[in-house]
Amino acid sequence: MMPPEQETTATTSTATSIQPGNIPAANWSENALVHAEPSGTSTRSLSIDVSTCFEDDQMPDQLQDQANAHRFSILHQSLRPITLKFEDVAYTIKLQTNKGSCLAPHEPKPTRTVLNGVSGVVRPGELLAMLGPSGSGKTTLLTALAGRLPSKISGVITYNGQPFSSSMKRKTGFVTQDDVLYPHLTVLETLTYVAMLRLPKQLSKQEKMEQAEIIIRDLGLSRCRNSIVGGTLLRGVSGGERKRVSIGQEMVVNPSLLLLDEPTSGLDSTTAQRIVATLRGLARGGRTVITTIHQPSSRLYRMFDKVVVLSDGCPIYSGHAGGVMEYFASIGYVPGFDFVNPADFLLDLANGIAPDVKQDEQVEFHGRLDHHGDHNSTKQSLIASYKKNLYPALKADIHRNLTDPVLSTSGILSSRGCENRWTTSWWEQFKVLLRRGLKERKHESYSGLKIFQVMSVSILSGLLWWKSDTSRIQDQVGLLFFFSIFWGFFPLFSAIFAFPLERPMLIKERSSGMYRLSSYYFARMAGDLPMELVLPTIFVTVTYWMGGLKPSLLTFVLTLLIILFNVLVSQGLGLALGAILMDVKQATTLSSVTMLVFLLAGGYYIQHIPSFMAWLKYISFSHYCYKLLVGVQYSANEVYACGVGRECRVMDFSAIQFLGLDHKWWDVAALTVMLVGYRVLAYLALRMGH
Ligand SMILES: Nc1ncnc2c1ncn2[C@@H]1O[C@H](COP(=O)(O)OP(=O)(O)OP(=O)(O)O)[C@@H](O)[C@H]1O
Repeated sequence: MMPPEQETTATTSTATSIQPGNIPAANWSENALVHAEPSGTSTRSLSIDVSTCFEDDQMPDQLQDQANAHRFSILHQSLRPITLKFEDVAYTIKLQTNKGSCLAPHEPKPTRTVLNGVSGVVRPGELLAMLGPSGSGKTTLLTALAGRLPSKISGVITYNGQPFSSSMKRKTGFVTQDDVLYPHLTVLETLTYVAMLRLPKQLSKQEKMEQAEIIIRDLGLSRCRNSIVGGTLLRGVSGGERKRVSIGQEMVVNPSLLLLDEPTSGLDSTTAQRIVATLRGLARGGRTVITTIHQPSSRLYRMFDKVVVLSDGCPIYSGHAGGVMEYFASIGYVPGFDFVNPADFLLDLANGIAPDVKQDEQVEFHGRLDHHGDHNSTKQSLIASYKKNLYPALKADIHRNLTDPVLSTSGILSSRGCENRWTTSWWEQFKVLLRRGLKERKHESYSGLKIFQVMSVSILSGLLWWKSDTSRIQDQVGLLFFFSIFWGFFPLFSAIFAFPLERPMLIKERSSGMYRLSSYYFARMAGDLPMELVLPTIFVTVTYWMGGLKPSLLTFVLTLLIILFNVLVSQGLGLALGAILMDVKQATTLSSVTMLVFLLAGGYYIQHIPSFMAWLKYISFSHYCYKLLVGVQYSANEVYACGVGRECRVMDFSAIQFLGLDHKWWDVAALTVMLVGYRVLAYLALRMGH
């Protein structure tokens, strides 16, 4: 085996000499070489960083070289050349009609064709760009090629001759137009967690972290590596940097197929150039790269190997980028200037603007840009020319199986296809997701406002119920009921936000096969637990002793345990409602109705509920909690001062008589069923939603 340095050099020469269509030797470091940081190659700068950990001057280089070679070889193994072919892809959507629309109920909903007969071939080593005006269907086509379009499309899309599969999912990187990122994590944390979750388990933790560092350097994010990503309500890194973090999240795993939606939008031309150069470097390393792009400069355009140009969902060109001008000249469309950006020319054509008609002239002669007829006829003529001149050759290329060098490797691919579904173990995923969740929600869980809210209510209730002994049994029972209700409402309303707010992230990460739903779910449960339990513990400790409840340590501990149990049940219900409805507004409304019912049916306010409504209390966890709290606070033989010099039995007090002090284990069993039931329900709702 060649030493890594030589290996890198060899690959560089491969990278520069490769022709699209050939399969180059994949080497991750190569993209860094395509546009290295001023300090040198990523590999070299990485060696310098790591070498600071060693005392011996000779050893670090050797060890580092070995580590790099190991990482490159693992990443190289995970790389599979993918030939993506799509033929006659069409997609139609049903348009939403307003409720008041005059359509008869039996009339079919109006439809709109978003894509119509789009075909193309992209091979490993190639960078394909999709061009077209806004709304021409680029994102829809890209989403379809990434296997992420929820509705059915017609046409055929194959990956090395196979349909999209879950193993393909893991080899595909998809960068969406909107950046879905955790706002409170730093750039480094964001990429490191992705590396931990998505890189193969053969790589050590250190190697995964180094991989994240390399991406940070390659994407020019070193300056903001420790800044938080931010979001709409939280100022973090700039929009362009955020976009690069999104790209980095996909690059970190060395995907065999990389699809990007508008990766350069909002970036300055130098950064855009750098990103496209990175993409080309990735393609040259044996990957298949597809990107949509708005208005690329001619410098950017020159870096594309192939282009697909869409006009209202129909292709007007699909083939080599270098052959565009020649093709359009052959069908009579020649730009009016000698030096024209091919991308501008293509976009004009896709908009139906023929090169000999200049817009300012139209305004001059007609006073307005109203040439729909002309534009449509130009578009129709271009679509017809595509079908006549390009489509037959493209179709032949798509069906060229045996002579295709890549398809001969598809056998290797399918024999390797029975690899493990997940790149990391359940436990590893759980640990990383737990750590990430704790970091991301630290500000929320330990928010001063939340702590203030709980502390102020606890002190206020302690003062209101100040030293209420059994002679004020009505007040004491009231305090116990308040415990059950407050710690029913509070966790419920915190928990309903959990899944609806994380939904976009969950969809994105799950659709790239990053982790199991169960590891995410358990990590979320475990991450929320500390604060969910700490706050009620503080609350009960303060209020119990201030409120003058039974001064017994055992009773206090039992009271606390019952409330913590209640908190977990209530949190479970909140999670289930959030996961089922996936809409914070709806879930909040339903939760308030549910809690109101539980409050009324709990047995404190109404003791003579009509028999046809009496069942309500059996579904109320607050009722069981309240009953248990009263049950541990008082014993059946206990007496209390019910007047001057008079003593009454606790059991004769009407509220306690109604509840009863026996069958406590039944109450515990009912709460246990709810605790498990709500959480299983939440999990099933999440699973069905994905
Ligand atoms: N689910 C949908 N519901 C309604 N309209 C849709 C849906 N999906 C796509 N469309 C429509 O299809 C057309 C193509 O959308 P698409 O997002 O693919 O365009 P685009 O070329 O990527 O546009 P842009 O460059 O502005 O992002 C648009 O007019 C869009 O409104």
